[in-house]
Amino acid sequence: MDQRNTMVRVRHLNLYYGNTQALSDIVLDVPERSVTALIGPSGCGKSTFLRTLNRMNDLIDGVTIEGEVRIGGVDIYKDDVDVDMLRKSVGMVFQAPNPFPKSIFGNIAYGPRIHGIRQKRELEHIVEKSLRDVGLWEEVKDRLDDSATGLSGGQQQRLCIARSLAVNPDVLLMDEPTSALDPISTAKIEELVQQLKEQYTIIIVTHNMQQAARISDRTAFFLNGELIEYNDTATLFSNPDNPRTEDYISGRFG
Ligand SMILES: Nc1ncnc2c1ncn2[C@@H]1O[C@H](COP(=O)(O)OP(=O)(O)OP(=O)(O)O)[C@@H](O)[C@H]1O
Repeated sequence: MDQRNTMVRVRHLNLYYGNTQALSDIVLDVPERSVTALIGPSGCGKSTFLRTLNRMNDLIDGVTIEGEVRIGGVDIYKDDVDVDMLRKSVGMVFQAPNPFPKSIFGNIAYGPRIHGIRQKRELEHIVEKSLRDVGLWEEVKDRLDDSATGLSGGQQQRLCIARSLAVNPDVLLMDEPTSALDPISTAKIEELVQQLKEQYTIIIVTHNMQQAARISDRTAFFLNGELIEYNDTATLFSNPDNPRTEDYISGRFG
């Protein structure tokens, strides 16, 4: 691997929905300040895996998880882990933009307020910085009190990214963040991901192999709940080790 520290370290991770195993013996290390793409056919476990990284699967009844996940060195499945703090350090952005039915300001200030920031000036500073980080400040600075739901889909998705950034995470999980967006909005998010990796560790599920090839440093190929191949993106797409990876990226299935 490269010289950077490992931000996410997964060892022998198994996940079951009831009796059905959805992830089998996943082992992977994600370096800090990089973009990792998760690819594979529908139902192979990409979203399930992503959700194990901030314990979103805890919310689903009947889920059993074995193995170890460390984020920034912390074993996130230990009993004494504060799940709210974990989700602060591991933010998540979903397929369809999901702004709260609040103002633009209120959306971004929501997380910092929950974590105890009350001073208006500090909140204003965080809101401006977060919106600047996603390239939205100039577009919305004169209407911060307007409802976030009045923004375009692409703007809403950048707002949701800004909302995650406002609580200063280490890791940003993105589950097909552009699948509901038009090509121009998609290009903006892809550009943004490239900028954000200077500060954050980004893990992104995508159905779009061109997108994975464009924006990720490393790619993980999943099939039937197994991690088949995990390599730097250029190698995985040009010279895969595993014949099943080759079949998938050359469009033979999926
Ligand atoms: N809440 C759940 N309860 C039971 N089974 C589930 C649940 N969520 C996912 N599964 C199953 O786990 C497997 C992996 O699903 P997952 O959504 O992680 O795949 P995916 O690769 O993200 O798929 P897609 O690309 O279609 O989003 C599938 O067989 C799915 O049906």
